[in-house]
Amino acid sequence: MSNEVLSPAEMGEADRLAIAAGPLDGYGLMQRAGEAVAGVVLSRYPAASRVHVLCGPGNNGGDGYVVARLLGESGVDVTLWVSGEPRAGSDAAIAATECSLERRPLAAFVAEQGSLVVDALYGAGLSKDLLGDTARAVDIAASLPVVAVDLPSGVSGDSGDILGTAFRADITVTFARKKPGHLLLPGRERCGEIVVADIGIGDDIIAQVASRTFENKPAFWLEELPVPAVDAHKYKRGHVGVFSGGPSATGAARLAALAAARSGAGAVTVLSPANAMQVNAAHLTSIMLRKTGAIEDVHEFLGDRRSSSFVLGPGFGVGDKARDFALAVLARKRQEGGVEGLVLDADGITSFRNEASTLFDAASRPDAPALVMTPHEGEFGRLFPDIADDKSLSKLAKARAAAARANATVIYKGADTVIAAPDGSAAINSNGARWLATAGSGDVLAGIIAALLAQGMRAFQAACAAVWIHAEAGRRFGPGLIAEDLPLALVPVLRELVEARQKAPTG
Ligand SMILES: NC(=O)C1=CN([C@@H]2O[C@H](COP(=O)(O)OP(=O)(O)OC[C@H]3O[C@@H](n4cnc5c(N)ncnc54)[C@H](OP(=O)(O)O)[C@@H]3O)[C@@H](O)[C@H]2O)[C@@H](O)CC1
Ligand SMILES: Nc1ncnc2c1ncn2[C@@H]1O[C@H](COP(=O)(O)OP(=O)(O)O)[C@@H](O)[C@H]1O
Ligand SMILES: [K+]
Repeated sequence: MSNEVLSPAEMGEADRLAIAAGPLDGYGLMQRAGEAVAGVVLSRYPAASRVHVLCGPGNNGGDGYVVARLLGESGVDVTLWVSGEPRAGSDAAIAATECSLERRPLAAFVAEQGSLVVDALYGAGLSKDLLGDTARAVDIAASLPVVAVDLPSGVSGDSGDILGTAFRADITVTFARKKPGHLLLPGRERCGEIVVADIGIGDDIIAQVASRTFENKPAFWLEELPVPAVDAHKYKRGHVGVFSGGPSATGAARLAALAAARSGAGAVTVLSPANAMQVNAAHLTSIMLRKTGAIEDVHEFLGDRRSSSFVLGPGFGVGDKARDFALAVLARKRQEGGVEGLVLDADGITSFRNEASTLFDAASRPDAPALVMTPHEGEFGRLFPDIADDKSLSKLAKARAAAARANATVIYKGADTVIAAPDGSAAINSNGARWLATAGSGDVLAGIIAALLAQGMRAFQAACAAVWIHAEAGRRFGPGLIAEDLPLALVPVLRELVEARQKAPTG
């Protein structure tokens, strides 16, 4: 699988393992890295009048010296600007020695229109804010095309944060695998197109590093995507229960219910308080409706053993009732009650802001249904205030910490949604689109997750699949999207996935 994402430390480990395994040594890897970048420059910018290569003091700069040398050998007009001497004996020092081009100090850097900048100042080793000459170079390069080596300098490979300032690249050439900083915001925005170059670090080496972070792509969960069996009947395809809010807040539950139905749940029931029955009934056709105003009604419905997953939160209202209902679902035994999972969203999450440990304890019972929570930034801060406030943690690390604490799958939503499982696995989503920032969009996501859970997908895989499918539907629909459009927009995405699933070899 090539969708592993390596932290800079894991990448360093991969480098060490690859060097130990041979045949390439550190300088050999650097040579391959430089070749990859030079290849991109030559193929993408054949008309550039001049290439300015900016080299830092570490191995990122080392890659830059290789690029400068190779471009010079190819007849390109290259100017080399350096910000510090490589450490004696380092691979970068060898690369600098091999490059005979004149070195100019970065402090004097100037560049003319029509030229191209190769940013090889800092990569994985970025350790402090960009200041002085480097920050000035960022400003000068702002009006020119930039090819970044490994990462745009200033972008943290771990978190995607910007340290001081950062280059805005048109193309970023990274090596072996992407790093979190290529996928998390704001770093992702600074990378431009990302090219992942093979520099001779094999899949076996990556497997040894055993990263627990992935880019969320269909290959990661396609095998588990439910396709109805020939002898399917509606309850075999899973039954989703969606708790509705009161008479003036029923739309969110219906959006989730419709999305669940479109996502393959065989049956969906909206569980409505008595005073909202009429408004719900007026808007539901294939989706069933059942009066569920008090906790006794929830127990009775659970006792029917029909429902395999639930959505609680969209439009529901904050308070005791949300807590009681959620805890009643989580108290079911997974096997006996047939309840696979609970998707807790919006008001469902907020309701536990002062009683988070009650929720986490309920989710931690060994035979409890899976808990999937879908907080946006505000909801995340209510349930995990200390984690949210910890400035040393990236969004990825925050989602991971939250999932471990809650014993839940946590979908930390946003333009760079992170999905984390209690076992430490995490995925970063990258196919989202700004069109999804519309009221009710999250309700649809909750419905998709519940449908996939109801059809037997494991929680982390269901969460990853739902996030990708939701994002893809929004991306393809584009301008004008409102949440009502999303359930139908899922159809072509699901069709392609089911076709891909049926073509994929089983086993
Ligand atoms: N064989 C391999 O390992 C391979 C590695 N590869 C390449 O190596 C790169 C990683 O190299 P690296 O570890 O040397 O780190 P790098 O990003 O060059 O920076 C470290 C230097 O910069 C300095 N510094 C940092 N931030 C600064 C700032 N804001 N302002 C000023 N100074 C700052 C920092 O100083 P210090 O923190 O020590 O004070 C240190 O001197 C990786 O991105 C890839 O391109 C490829 O060739 C494939 C094979
Ligand atoms: N700029 C964006 N790019 C990509 N996805 C986005 C963006 N903004 C929001 N989203 C996605 O849209 C959904 C919004 O959910 P949420 O904030 O709960 O909205 P609501 O409560 O109105 O339904 C989430 O899945 C989120 O990841
Ligand atoms: K760089």
